Amino acid sequence: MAKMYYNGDANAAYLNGKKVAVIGYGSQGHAHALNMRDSGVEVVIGLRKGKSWEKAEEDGFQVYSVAEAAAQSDVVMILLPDELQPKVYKEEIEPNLSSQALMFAHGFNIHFNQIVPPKECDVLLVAPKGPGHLVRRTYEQDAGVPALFAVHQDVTGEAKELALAYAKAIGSLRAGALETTFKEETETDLFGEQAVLCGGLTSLVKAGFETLTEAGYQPELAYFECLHELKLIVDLMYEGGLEGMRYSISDTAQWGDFVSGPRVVDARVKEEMKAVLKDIQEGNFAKGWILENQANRPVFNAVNQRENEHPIEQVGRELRKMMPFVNSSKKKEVVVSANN
Ligand SMILES: NC(=O)C1=CN([C@@H]2O[C@H](COP(=O)(O)OP(=O)(O)OC[C@H]3O[C@@H](n4cnc5c(N)ncnc54)[C@H](OP(=O)(O)O)[C@@H]3O)[C@@H](O)[C@H]2O)C=CC1
Ligand SMILES: CC[C@](O)(C(C)=O)C(=O)O
Ligand SMILES: [Mg+2]
Ligand SMILES: [Mg+2]
Repeated sequence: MAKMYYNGDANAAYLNGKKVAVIGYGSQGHAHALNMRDSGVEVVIGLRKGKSWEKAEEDGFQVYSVAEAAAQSDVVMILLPDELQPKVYKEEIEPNLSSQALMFAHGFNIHFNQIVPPKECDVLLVAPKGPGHLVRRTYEQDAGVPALFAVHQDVTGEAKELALAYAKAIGSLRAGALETTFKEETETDLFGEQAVLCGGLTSLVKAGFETLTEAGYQPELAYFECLHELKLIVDLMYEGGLEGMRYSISDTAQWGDFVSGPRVVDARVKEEMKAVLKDIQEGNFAKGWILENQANRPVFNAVNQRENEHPIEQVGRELRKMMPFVNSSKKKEVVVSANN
């Protein structure tokens, strides 16, 4: 088994007396910043004026322009959207770099040469294996999201120790971290989100919903069966693996799992997964995503709108209004409408 790193393997002192600039305050940015502050690390935020700026100030952070935040810090963690990082880096971060450690939560821009850092800087990656909002939520529950870490440049000889101290400060060493390379993190993260976690899953859910509704079954029922219950099933897998999930389901379901699962996700699907992985490894996916952004996202925006209008989304929005426990902001809406 690969070496796993836990809290006892990291020395928090590698962040002592250091100021960390978290650039961006979105999904990952807010979680890293809040978790690190709660772990006793000095954090400032780098942003442009806007919604995130206001939120970071509301959360009690000192917020600066990206350039100012980078210039005054010892560690610069870039948590901007991947597609915006090269421009912001070139214009606002690079001119302010001297000997800071440069950090990422995903290797895309280093691996695909969209950012080429100066030779004088340590360059490392701490990539939580989960959405930023869960990085924060689990930290608050005394738990954590596992992470990968990697060192691209080690000028100080302390880059690995810094990565571990950082992973500890955001709570990831409570769950375990694994050493990797920028290449391995980038390729596997892109594969996971495309083939399994996001792309594979949304396509599977929609195909199940469409199969039931096209056969005349009620959309509300199809929503519960193919989307809502998925969380409950996946929670069991998270806690106990496939075996743990199968322990809780009926033997009828387990037999259906064995005989029908491989009919749905068959050898052709696996061949297609291999083709997706090859596109990632050969840089075709990255090239397409870079060009899509240069063209102002015509395909992204059109597909996004179509997806948001899918019947599973329409029925889901209605059903979730009556389930305040699934979303705290919805809870407020329901309470307001119930009082009116
Ligand atoms: N989302 C996730 O859970 C995960 C993300 N990652 C990686 O983390 C990194 C960040 O992704 P994510 O958290 O999803 O990003 P988000 O889209 O959630 O957040 C982006 C942040 O960047 C700010 N921003 C955007 N443009 C600029 C700009 N020009 N100047 C200054 N600030 C700007 C936004 O502020 P504003 O409000 O002004 O737009 C926002 O605060 C990426 O490398 C991603 O691959 C890794 C693991 C999981
Ligand atoms: C699964 C999507 C992800 O890779 C993540 C939350 O880990 C991302 O890029 O957002
Ligand atoms: Mg990921
Ligand atoms: Mg990702």
